[in-house]
Amino acid sequence: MHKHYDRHPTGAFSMVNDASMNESEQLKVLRDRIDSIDDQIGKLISERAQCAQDVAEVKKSANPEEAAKSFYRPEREAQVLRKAMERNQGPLSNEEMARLFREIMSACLALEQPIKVAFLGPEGTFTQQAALKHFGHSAIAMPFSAIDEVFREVEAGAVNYGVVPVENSTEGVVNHTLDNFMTSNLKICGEVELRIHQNLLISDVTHVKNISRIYSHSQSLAQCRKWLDAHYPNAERIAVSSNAEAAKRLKGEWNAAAIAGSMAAELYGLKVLAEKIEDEPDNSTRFLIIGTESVPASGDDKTSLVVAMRNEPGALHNLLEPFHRHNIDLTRVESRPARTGAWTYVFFIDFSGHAQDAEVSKVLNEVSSRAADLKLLGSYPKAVL
Ligand SMILES: C=C(O[C@@H]1C=C(C(=O)O)C=C[C@H]1O)C(=O)O
Repeated sequence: MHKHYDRHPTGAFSMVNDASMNESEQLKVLRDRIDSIDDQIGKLISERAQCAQDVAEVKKSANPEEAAKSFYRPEREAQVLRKAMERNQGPLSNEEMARLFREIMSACLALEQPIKVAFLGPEGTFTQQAALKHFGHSAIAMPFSAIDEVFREVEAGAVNYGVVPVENSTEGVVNHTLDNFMTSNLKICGEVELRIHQNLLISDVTHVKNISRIYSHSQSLAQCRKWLDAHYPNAERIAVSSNAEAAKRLKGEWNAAAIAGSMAAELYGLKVLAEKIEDEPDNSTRFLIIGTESVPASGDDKTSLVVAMRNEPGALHNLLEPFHRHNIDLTRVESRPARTGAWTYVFFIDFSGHAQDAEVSKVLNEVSSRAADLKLLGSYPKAVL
């Protein structure tokens, strides 16, 4: 402990590590020091916010049309967060440090114009949590009840971005999201990863000993299947449209419980009867940010494609071979049934790199010449947080 404080740049502990001072004197010295640091942090944050406002002015005069849509720059934000992590010397973890910077940027951006984000609702879903993790709490996050609606709101320009789930580590892909990409012209502008912790929630009228119905989204019920088998083998499992909806339903039901995240518990005033009940300890979900514009390279990016191959021998090999030859790291290959006769196989492919990188652009040309159809869904910064 002593050593740890000694290394700290403020040297605050060594300042008070003096036998002549009693506890309250030591605390006074440390708290005065904290007050003076806070004073400096406050001034620096204001100065930073002023700079961000000046950036907005520059953007407005250079390109008023673009600026009217949004000042938000996903690639720049990813770089700021990565720098915050690289600079970090502790004692805070890199993630904590980046989270603080995430909120500072969110507030700076909102000074000009809060960003509007549609998410798969209702309030209290994991998708809302993902939206806030990605854009910070100064964004205006608006719930929509279906993935298609989130796509439509972004297409219509009613919001700047949308957030939809795309895959879960336990339960696999969210087909509905992939299907929307086949027909939409929206671009993927970012990704968010969220550790998913499930809780068994009850209301204030629940008889804990008489729980005979458990509500949740089918994905969450599946993520907690073994736990439910062990603890509530006889309770009926009822799939509803979202975890937040499950939490909402508990009101007034004395024999029911819900499985949902802690955000839903807080929002609907529910009690956590058991926490972290997911079967896989690293249960996590990946979400995509969808928008109308392509994102320039951030220096550490991912690209997503949807490719249709002709129904012929070796089709999958022909599709993947150029990636291997150009040494490009595939992070996901997913196949989906085609919707039209011409699209016999449809593959969703994610790989490391940006469409504008020289090697990636060579691969895209080669794959495109072999494929019946190829659609670039977007290049975007890899999840930082
Ligand atoms: C200040 C800028 O605009 C926005 C605010 C940012 C910030 O606060 O650091 C970063 C990127 C943009 O979303 C910028 O483009 O640099």
